Amino acid sequence: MSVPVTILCGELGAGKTTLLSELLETSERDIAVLVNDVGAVNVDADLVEARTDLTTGEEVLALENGCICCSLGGELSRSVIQLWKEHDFEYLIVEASGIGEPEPIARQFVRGPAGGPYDLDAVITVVDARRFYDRFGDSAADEPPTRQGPDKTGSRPLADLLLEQVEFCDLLVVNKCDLVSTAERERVVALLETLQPRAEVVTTEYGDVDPETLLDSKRFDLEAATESAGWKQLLEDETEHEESNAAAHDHDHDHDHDHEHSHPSERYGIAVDTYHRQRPFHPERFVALLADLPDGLVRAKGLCWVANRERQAITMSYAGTETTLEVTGRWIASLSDERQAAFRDSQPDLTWDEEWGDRETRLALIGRNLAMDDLQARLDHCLLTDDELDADWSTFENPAPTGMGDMTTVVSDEQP
Ligand SMILES: Nc1nc2c(ncn2[C@@H]2O[C@H](COP(=O)(O)OP(=O)(O)OP(=O)(O)O)[C@@H](O)[C@H]2O)c(=O)[nH]1
Repeated sequence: MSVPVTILCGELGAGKTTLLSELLETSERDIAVLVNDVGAVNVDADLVEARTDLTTGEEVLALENGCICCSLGGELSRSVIQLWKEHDFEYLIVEASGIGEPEPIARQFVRGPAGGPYDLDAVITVVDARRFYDRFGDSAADEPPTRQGPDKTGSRPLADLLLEQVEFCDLLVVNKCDLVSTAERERVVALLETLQPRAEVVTTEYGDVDPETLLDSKRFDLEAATESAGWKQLLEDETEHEESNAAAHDHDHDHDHDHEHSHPSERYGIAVDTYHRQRPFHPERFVALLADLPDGLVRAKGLCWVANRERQAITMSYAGTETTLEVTGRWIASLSDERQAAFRDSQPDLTWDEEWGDRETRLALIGRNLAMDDLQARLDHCLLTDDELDADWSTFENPAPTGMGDMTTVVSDEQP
């Protein structure tokens, strides 16, 4: 029988080790733990070990000097298979480093060799209620949100990773609730439910959660987890809405402000919207806007079309204070006629413009106390004007990335 696995994520210091220690103390099961810290000194492994009764058969295995989600992918599989062969235990918990992306780790247990002996039960993300509120929860706060620098492994902003951990999980544990008021806690929960509508949310202090809530929940579903992010749901709703109205309306997508959205009700000032245009952004104006996004914006993500990047489909991802623009694919319209035809045959619902093909900007916007109309108008101001459409786009100053996987990071100016 395969061994159930829980992956524990959360930003540095959110309380993963505290939760794990609590769990090891209270659970009746024989639990093996795989701890991954980036850096040579594996403090967490020592801490967990010190609080774990090894005579019960619980094992703590540490992966060091790397991050299991990327460089140590193969090592993770090898380690957990070796652990399974050499030890007898009922349950495995993987504590990902604070800068680990959960999806690649989860995939190792679903599609990788570790999927044989193991069965992924759930991905749990621990959130520091205080820090989350300060960063995303109160756009009217006197203090500007803490600025996050690039992480140690590359140029990925930490806030972006934090939200990815929130967006790809089955259970959210909101920890450190002793450090927030009831009203603040409620806002954090409401925001998390918007960012990740599928996950269950529990609130706690010092990781004090019933082991039965955490273990053997059978919550994990790769497809659902991959599709469940609030921003993805928003874009899907938008596309479905457009399709269902396609016959009834002759949409002018360039200036389509007025259609209704079936979005969750606004709670605690949380606002969600989508932005869809089939006209390219002027690169300089767009990047200038990214450096000056409104304080209340929490999350913006989707594809965008930037002038003079006619092949590159660019994913924009904003979280907290930084935006990344990354080339994540090619527009179908930039492929050979033959390949275009093949793609279009396989995707009959694809929005297609006679002149520009599938090139478009389609963004999900999630914010608090945010004037969405104002943000939409500011985005519109970044679109090429009619004169610019006719101009030579290669003359524009263009900081947008060019090669597949290339990334440009723009830091929002701090609000006064
Ligand atoms: N006030 C308060 N402090 C907490 C709570 N939970 C954990 N802490 C403290 O927060 C600090 C970080 O907790 P850890 O459990 O080490 O966090 P972590 O997520 O494992 O941290 P990394 O290993 O650095 O990623 C420790 O000093 C804990 O004692 C809580 O609910 N309230």
